[in-house]
Amino acid sequence: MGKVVLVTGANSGIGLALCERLLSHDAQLQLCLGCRNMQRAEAAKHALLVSHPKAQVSIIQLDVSSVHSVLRAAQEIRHRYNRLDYLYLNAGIMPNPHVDYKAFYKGLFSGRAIHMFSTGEGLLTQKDTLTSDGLQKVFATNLFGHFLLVRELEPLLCRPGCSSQVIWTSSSNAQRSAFCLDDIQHKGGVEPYSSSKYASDLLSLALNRRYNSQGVYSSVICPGLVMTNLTYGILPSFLWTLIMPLMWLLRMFTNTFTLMPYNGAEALFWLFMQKPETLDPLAKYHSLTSGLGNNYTQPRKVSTDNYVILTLCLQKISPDLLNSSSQGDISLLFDEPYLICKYEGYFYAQIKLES
Ligand SMILES: NC(=O)C1=CN([C@@H]2O[C@H](COP(=O)(O)OP(=O)(O)OC[C@H]3O[C@@H](n4cnc5c(N)ncnc54)[C@H](OP(=O)(O)O)[C@@H]3O)[C@@H](O)[C@H]2O)C=CC1
Ligand SMILES: CC(C)CCC[C@@H](C)[C@H]1CC[C@H]2C3=C(CC[C@]12C)[C@@]1(C)CCC(=O)[C@@H](C)[C@@H]1CC3
Repeated sequence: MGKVVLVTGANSGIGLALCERLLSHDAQLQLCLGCRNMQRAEAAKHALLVSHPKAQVSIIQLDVSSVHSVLRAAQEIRHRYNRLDYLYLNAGIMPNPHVDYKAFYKGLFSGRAIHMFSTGEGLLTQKDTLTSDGLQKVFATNLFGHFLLVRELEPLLCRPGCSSQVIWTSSSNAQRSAFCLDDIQHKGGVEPYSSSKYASDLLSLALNRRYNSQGVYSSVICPGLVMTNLTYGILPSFLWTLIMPLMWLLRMFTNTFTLMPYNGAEALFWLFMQKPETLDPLAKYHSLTSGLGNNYTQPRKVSTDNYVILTLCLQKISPDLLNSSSQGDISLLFDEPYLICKYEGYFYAQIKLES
């Protein structure tokens, strides 16, 4: 049986480009596309089969923002496969983005222009909404649903004598300053995207602590700035067309302008070919494209605070361990040195504070 790979958000952008690259590399793969929209999923499957007619591609309906959908999809995956070698947690959203033009012009002449272009730091805000579970949508999509998926697929990921990889599509937009322990869903802020990506970096560290001994290795990547549905939502398309020559020029100064989904998927693909035991759990793997168009992957240290390292250890506990909880409310209980966040009295997060 070939390796089993599940990719969330596989029907477009970086996820779809990754699937193309994986199938070109290994024709024996059992590739499962985790998508919320079946029509878009079928179109993606069709496109993949046109270029790889013999490939084994299946679809699983999965809306990572919905607890019910994740639980149902995980059950179906456990039924279909007896192993999972790679779990790509790639689906992500940045809803209603707004560019702070004032910050942009200030940044242009600040000496930190390249940093601003490669991280988008301080330039973007978003308006978040609620899911039907009552969670903040960005948190539920980019982080929580994926965490539930990892937990629910544990029996396929943790197999004695075998190793598996969990790979998060994070971002260099992940900012420590956007993440707040008192508000891990980022209910009260305007940078839920940045907060959720920072939390995924922390969560990946915690997953390594918890699962490495069972052969599961978690990594985070940044695909660079890639032109996809997500980025086309930030500026009107005529504006992107106008500034495109500038973006190609900027590649001479920052290799983070990968621009094409194929290039953006570089680090995801590179990780596929690595021995997971050799990976650095403290690294974020960046897809980079040089001015001459060469793709490569570079590890960079995850930006953790110098004096406080926050570690998210998300665990599943039995409902009776936690008493009252209201639906949709991820409430935080402070229990030194842990913050415990619970959801429906069942899933909770321990956030350990280390100095
Ligand atoms: N583009 C960029 O410059 C960067 C992107 N990223 C990250 O890369 C990842 C992929 O994004 P990208 O390819 O750019 O953008 P796309 O919008 O093209 O792809 C996002 C994918 O996620 C899927 N998705 C969104 N919400 C859900 C959900 N609730 N359940 C299941 N699938 C969902 C989308 O499905 P649907 O088609 O149905 O909407 C789509 O397939 C994201 O995590 C993003 O944050 C990180 C850094 C930079
Ligand atoms: C209108 C102006 C002339 C140009 C505005 C440019 C900005 C919209 C972009 C500059 C850097 C970009 C960027 C991102 C979005 C668009 C910019 C802010 C991201 C935040 C997109 C998502 C990610 O995850 C990051 C890696 C990107 C970093 C750079």
